[in-house]
Amino acid sequence: MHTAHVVDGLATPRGRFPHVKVVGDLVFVSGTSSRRPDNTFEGAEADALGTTTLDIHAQTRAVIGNLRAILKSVGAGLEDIAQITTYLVSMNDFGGYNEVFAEYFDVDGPTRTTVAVHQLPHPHLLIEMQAIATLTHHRQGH
Ligand SMILES: O=C(O)C/C=C/C(=O)C(=O)O
Repeated sequence: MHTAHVVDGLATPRGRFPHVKVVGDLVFVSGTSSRRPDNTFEGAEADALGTTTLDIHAQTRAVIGNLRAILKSVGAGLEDIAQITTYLVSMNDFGGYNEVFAEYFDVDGPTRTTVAVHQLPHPHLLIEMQAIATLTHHRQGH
């Protein structure tokens, strides 16, 4: 099976690519942020003068929630993720990100790589994650 789609009800990708692509039993999830369908961000507030308050805990939780929604659209869940790559803008956020990550995943969960990058596609973003999951268990009826 080979399918790719944009998931209804989630923030629309800002380019010509899908949220998710299924290739055989593998599920590839595009880089995902805390962006809401109205293009505001969970864990990011700016006042009238432009002072921003960015919250790594809220952003990480929202990213994982968006990953969960994307995986659900292909009949998978967070438990099906085999590999996660995380992009942080600053390693100062590693601790907060790691705390929230541990609420969802454990040492028998996905492999993980975390790197810091110069920028993400919006100045309010602290984190973006991409994931590869498998449908094997669902297809085998486990
Ligand atoms: O869609 C977002 O808010 C963040 C992710 C964007 C990308 O990784 C991309 O546009 O390629």
